[in-house]
Amino acid sequence: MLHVDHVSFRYNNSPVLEDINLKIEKGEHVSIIGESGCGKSTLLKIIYGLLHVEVGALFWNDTQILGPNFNLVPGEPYMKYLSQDFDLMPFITVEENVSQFLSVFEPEKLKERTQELLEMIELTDFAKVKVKNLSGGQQQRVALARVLAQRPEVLLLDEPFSHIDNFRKNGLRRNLFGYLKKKGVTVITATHDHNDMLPFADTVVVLKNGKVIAKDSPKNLFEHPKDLYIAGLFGEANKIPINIIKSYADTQREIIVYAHEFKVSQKSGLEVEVVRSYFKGGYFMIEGVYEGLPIFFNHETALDSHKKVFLNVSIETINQRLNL
Ligand SMILES: Nc1ncnc2c1ncn2[C@@H]1O[C@H](COP(=O)(O)OP(=O)(O)OP(=O)(O)O)[C@@H](O)[C@H]1O
Repeated sequence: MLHVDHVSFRYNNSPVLEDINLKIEKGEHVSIIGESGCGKSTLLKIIYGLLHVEVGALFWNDTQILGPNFNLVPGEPYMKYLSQDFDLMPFITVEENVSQFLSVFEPEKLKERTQELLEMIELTDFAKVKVKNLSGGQQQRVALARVLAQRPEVLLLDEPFSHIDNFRKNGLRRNLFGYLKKKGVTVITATHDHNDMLPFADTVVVLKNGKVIAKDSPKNLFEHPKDLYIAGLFGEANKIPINIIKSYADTQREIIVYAHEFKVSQKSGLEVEVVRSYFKGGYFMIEGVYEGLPIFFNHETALDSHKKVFLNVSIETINQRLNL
C-alpha cells in the first residue's frame, strides 16, 4: 500500500499542497483530477521522491519514501514516473528506446516483450525509426512503452495522453489501462480529462487549491457531485434551487443538474428562454436563461434564440442529488 501521510508542501513561500492524506492499495488505479494549477503534478513528484517534504511522510508498504535529500538518484526503483517531458533517447530507434531496459541475456524474451509493448502503443511500423523523427504524440507513446518496459510496481502518469490525438487516444487508453490492470500495477494518473478516468479508475481523488475535496469511485462522484467544481470536471452542469424545478418542493436547497439531465417539453416545467445553441456533434448544447439565471441543457436540434421551452428533471435525479 502507498500511504501519503498528512503531507503539506510549498515551493518557496507559496503553499501548493495542504494536508494530503491518501491510502492507495496495491493494484489500485487512482486518478488525481482537478483544474490546472491545483497541484496534481506536484503531488506525483512528491510521491516519486523528486521533491523534499518537510511536513508529513510517505510510505510504500512499510518503507518510507525518503526523497531527494536522501537518495542520490531521484526516484524509487520500484516506481516509474512518466512526466510531461518524455525523457527519451532521440538518436536511437523506437525499439531501441523501448528495449533499453530489458535484459540482453534473454534475446528471445527481449524481442517478444519489445514487440508486445510496440503493439500496445500501436507503433510496430515505426520500430526502426529514430525517435527524433517522430511527432510529439508518437514520442509520448514511446515514452509510455519505455516506462512499462521497466516493469514498475507503481506507475505515476502525468497527463499521459496530452499530446495524443483523439483518433488514437481512446484505443490507447483501453490498451494501456487494461494492460496495467492485468499486470496488477498500482497506477496514479494526473489528468483533467474525465475520459481518462471515468471508465478506468477505481478511485478518483479531486484536488482543489492543493486540498483533497473528494475521494470516491468515478460512478459515485459523477452521480453525487457535491459542488459545481466537481460536476464541472465531468461536463456542463447547473446549480439550481429545487423549488424552481418542482414548484411543490418546500425546500430552497440547490442541486446540481447536468446539461444532459434536462428533458425539454413544449407544455410544462421550468420555463426558460433560449439564448444560443452550440453544436456538439451528436447533439446541441443550449444556453437558456430563467429570471437572469443561466441554464445549460442538451437538445437534439438547435433552438431559435428567444424561443420559450420548458425543462424537466426526473424525480430519480432529484432524489439522487438530495441523498448526497
Ligand atoms: N518549480 C516550481 N516553483 C514554484 N512554483 C511552482 C513550481 N512548479 C509548480 N509551481 C506552482 O505550484 C502550483 C501547482 O502546480 P502543478 O504543476 O502541481 O499543478 P497541476 O495541477 O499539475 O497543473 P496542470 O494541470 O496545469 O499541469 C501552481 O500554482 C504552479 O504555478
